[in-house]
Amino acid sequence: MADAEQTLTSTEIAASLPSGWTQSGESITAGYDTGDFATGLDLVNRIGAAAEAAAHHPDLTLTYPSVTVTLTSHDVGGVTRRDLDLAEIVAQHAATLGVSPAHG
Ligand SMILES: C[C@H](O)[C@H](O)[C@H]1CNC2=NC(N)=NC(=O)C2=N1
Repeated sequence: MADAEQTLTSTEIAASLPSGWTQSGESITAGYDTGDFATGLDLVNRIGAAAEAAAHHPDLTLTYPSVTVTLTSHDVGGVTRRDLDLAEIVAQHAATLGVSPAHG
């Protein structure tokens, strides 16, 4: 099975989760304190572009004043390297915008 289709164990996931991300069953999630709506929308747009480039798509909740990102690989029903790779890109965009994870 290709790496991208391999579901990962909780131990493997924990070893690769960016700061502020947690595993919840078959998904990983993080909340980002954006502080205002416009910054959250900027983060959502950056995540959207990264998702299209990766052909892998998160669930996103944009509120005033936070963005919640949840990732799972629907095709295999679990967390794969695709989710961890996109989580890392999300964390980098948040850092670029000066946005911190809500926890951790
Ligand atoms: C063909 C295309 O790669 C698939 O439909 C992709 C699109 N984006 C996806 N995103 C996520 N999160 N899980 C998937 O299984 C998935 N499948």
